Amino acid sequence: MEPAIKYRLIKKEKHTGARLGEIVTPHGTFKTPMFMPVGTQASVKTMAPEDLKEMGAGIILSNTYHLWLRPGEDIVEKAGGLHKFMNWDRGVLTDSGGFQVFSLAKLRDISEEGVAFKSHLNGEKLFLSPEKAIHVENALGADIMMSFDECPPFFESYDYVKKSVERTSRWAERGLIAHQNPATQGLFGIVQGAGFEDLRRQSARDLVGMDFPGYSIGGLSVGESKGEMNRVLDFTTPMLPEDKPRYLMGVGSPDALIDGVIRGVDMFDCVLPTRIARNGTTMTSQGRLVVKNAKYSEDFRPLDPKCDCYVCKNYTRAYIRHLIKADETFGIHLTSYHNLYFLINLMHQVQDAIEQDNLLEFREAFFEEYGYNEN
Ligand SMILES: Nc1nc2c(CCNCC3CCCC3)c3[nH]c(NCCc4ccccc4)nc3cc2c(=O)[nH]1
Repeated sequence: MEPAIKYRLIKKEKHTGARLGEIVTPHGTFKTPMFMPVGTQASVKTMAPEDLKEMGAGIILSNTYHLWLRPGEDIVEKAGGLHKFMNWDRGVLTDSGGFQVFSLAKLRDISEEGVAFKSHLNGEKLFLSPEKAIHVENALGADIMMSFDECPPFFESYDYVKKSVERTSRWAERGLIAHQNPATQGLFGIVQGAGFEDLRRQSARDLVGMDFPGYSIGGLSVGESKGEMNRVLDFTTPMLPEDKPRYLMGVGSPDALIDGVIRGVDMFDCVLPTRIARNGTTMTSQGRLVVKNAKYSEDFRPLDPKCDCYVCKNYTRAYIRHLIKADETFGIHLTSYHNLYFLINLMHQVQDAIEQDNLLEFREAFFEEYGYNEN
């Protein structure tokens, strides 16, 4: 049977682990490395599909946990699935909800069967098992689905993480069996193991043995240092097959994206760009710019003079600052659009650097201008 998701490795960068590739989905083929905007509740906050297309978005994320609770997966299914429901005809990826239960829900109890918890909306007692999560993702109809996993705290004990990894592997197996639409929805396995190389190896070995069409690297961007994340990536990405996509979950900032690509990561997601946009913080080639700041009140330059996005071509810092201060939602639309464009465009520049085998020079120049010191 033709798999729902295929990855084509186009070129390996000469001096790093970076790869230029493309991911083929039922809703289009998209070049990697790529940044994927997050639309937790079936909407990338304040962005219309036309905006997302104009900025070059290919795959956007949504979430099983949120959509199961509200409006309910049956409503989305009756609408014809997420693509129809949100009028988005390119790629959609859904997370499995495990991470959100741990980060959002109150009072939860984890067992072999799954996770019992109370809804963050109304305190209702709920239960999410690998089977339930996979069936919700089947109903939502995303092109790429995540296995149901536990993301253990990065600094948990070796014994706890070992038991968690073994359970996450059993849950992945149960998810594969429960999966109802493998021909149209690709299911990714999620590698766990915190900062322990042997547990990462055990997790990768278990999941690669189940032959998923793609692999996520979970358990990171949960409070560990950038140095720690890079150390884990250094030994984890080589454990994954070269001919499958690698998705680093919950990352992130411009420097983390570049350093992840260098270590062989192809796909990224993070709420950061839209989250910081809501309080007027923007990403520019010269570093972060808090446009709410009084010093921009008569600054009629674009957010980023080097950016060619719709916002930077048509609006000024003074105007955007005014909107944010006046609580005009159009202001958040403008900062969100620019921040998303910044990360999507950064990945396009990284693709070019891989093409030209000068990714390390690109990193050097970008970090210099952005103002990053070596971590
Ligand atoms: N299944 C699963 N998901 C993870 C996620 C969620 C990824 N985004 C999902 C989208 C789908 C809908 C919601 C998000 C993670 N996000 C982060 N860090 C985010 C850190 C962060 C938080 C806020 C601002 C900036 C950074 N680490 C993650 C680890 C895992 C993991 O192991 N397993």
